[in-house]
Amino acid sequence: MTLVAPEEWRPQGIDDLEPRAWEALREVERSVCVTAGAGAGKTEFLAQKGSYLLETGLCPAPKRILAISFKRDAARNLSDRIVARCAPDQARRFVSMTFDGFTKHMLDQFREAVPEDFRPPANYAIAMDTRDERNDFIRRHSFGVAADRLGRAVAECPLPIVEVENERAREILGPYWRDQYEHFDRAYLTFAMINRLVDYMLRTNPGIRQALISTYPYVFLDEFQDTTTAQYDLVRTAFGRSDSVFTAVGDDKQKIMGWAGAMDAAFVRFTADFRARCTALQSNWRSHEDLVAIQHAVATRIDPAVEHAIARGRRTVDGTIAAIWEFPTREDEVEGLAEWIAGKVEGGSVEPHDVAILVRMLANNVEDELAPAFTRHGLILRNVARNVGTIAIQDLLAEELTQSLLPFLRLGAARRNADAWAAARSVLQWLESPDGEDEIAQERAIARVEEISKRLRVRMGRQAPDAAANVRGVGRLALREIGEPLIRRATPSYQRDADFERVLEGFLLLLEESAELGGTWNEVLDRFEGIGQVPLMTVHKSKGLEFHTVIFFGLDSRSWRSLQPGAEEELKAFFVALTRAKQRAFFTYCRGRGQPIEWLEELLGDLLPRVFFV
Ligand SMILES: Nc1ncnc2c1ncn2[C@@H]1O[C@H](COP(=O)(O)OP(=O)(O)OP(=O)(O)O)[C@@H](O)[C@H]1O
Repeated sequence: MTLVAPEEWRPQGIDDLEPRAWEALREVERSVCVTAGAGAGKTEFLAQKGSYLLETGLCPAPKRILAISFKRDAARNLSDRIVARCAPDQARRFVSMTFDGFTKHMLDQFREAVPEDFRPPANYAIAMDTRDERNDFIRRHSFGVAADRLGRAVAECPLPIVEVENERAREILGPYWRDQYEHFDRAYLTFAMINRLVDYMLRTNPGIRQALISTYPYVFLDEFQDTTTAQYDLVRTAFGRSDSVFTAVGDDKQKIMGWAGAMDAAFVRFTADFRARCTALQSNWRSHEDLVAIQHAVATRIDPAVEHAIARGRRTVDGTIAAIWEFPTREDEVEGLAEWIAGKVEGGSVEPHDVAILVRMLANNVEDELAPAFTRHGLILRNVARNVGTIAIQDLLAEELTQSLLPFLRLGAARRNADAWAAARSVLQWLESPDGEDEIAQERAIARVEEISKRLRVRMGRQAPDAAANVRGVGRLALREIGEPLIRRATPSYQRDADFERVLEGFLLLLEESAELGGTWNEVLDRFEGIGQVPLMTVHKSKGLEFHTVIFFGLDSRSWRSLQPGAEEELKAFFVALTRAKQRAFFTYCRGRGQPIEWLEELLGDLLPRVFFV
């Protein structure tokens, strides 16, 4: 593989980087902390820095880059960009995982090295850390402690429990860990527990820690503002006082996970602990200048010292680009919203999937309220927060299984589909990990794509997607042809049957559901992916995404109960919603739902006018 000289390396897929981003990219000796506002291209920056390190050989084979994100789709998105830009043998050395995926992978790989007192059995299962489950434990043991407090203590107290200083915490945490291991039909671990187990394992096995450091001389941390104290402890245990160079990116103004334990002053601590150099990016590549002006007004309220971002997005729409839409009644609000979107879609100015409906909470209730009006106007609303089986649609779409099967199903539906072909080939190359320079392996992957898609085409050509069993059958056929063991071997989170079955069942259920309206296979797959549908999601789920038009449903004192003048995290949630928009951001309001949030309207004044729908 030919390497590029560092001074000759150029970014790919974008024209250029801003000067500060160039400096942070070329910093390879020392950790850097890149703070930047919304749309500043933080994810893009990480993708470019990954390509730079791999293509110049600054991260030489067999060394790897570990990129840790918070959400599966963010992790996937980052690795897709690297796969598209780097040679396969380089892209394979870019390991992009979620924090939970990384810790679970470490535990599964080194479970035997966890000291015996806390070593979980091999058949442990993942348990979601719910308040109900913690309350059940508290009741059974008659402990007088709040569920949230217990959750925080589990996450924050290092193992072994006998060494925890606080006596009360020791008294409760000992039984809690035993309960999780022994009370149920099998051992159940939450991700917070896995985090602590891996931390314990690394502290007691310096050899494993050393191997980790030497495998990953470069570590990227995306959305660093959301790192929890427990995760940060683990990062320090694993890589503290080592030569690994960190690149942490994030935006403190988008810190909306405080309730989930995101630590305070994350960037300040990181800069001190890792002697990092700090830089702040200035551009906003997503939004045009009129939207950036509104975003700046909110940003200033969060951080009075914030720099005004330089808007790099181009405005492509006329008329009002941001407003509060006031409706007389809730029915008018629902109807007006559906009618407006239908009008814009019919006019051809925007695709349904590029208009997002955001809500503060309770997306399922809003779906019930909106869906009938949307149907009447010929629109399909897709609530991506809804579960299929036990997995949310948005999470399912980002799963490796989905990403592996979909391109093949697309090729089964229609032979000519260049994007699906490229994706299918990259899936197989990734699964089989053939060396990028091995032409025979490359040809084998090409031949296999041809073979698998031909078999799927025969089956899908014979059977229209109408009966449930038939749709499931095609999904299972794709899995069999690509190879279930291959997909599971390549995906750490699928090692346990229950984890894999949960995703597979969600996949088959959504496929079945997408076939309910009939049509061609391609139409079914479009529905599966949400193409041609208006997405509905909570602000928290919209983080990291972007849409042509964003409509926030319900800006009032009840929907945003906690949006008080001093409530920083709620204002940040509002900021996240506002900054997802590339061209337009609207907020609906009606008196039937609650009162106006006056201080916010005063803050934004003419920038966010009220428009009355009668
Ligand atoms: N240097 C660049 N030149 C042109 N476009 C860019 C550049 N960097 C990023 N973009 C584009 O700008 C948009 C925002 O980038 P990205 O999603 O990486 O930003 P971000 O900082 O992660 O945003 P946020 O924190 O708001 O989620 C994307 O559409 C991306 O493709």
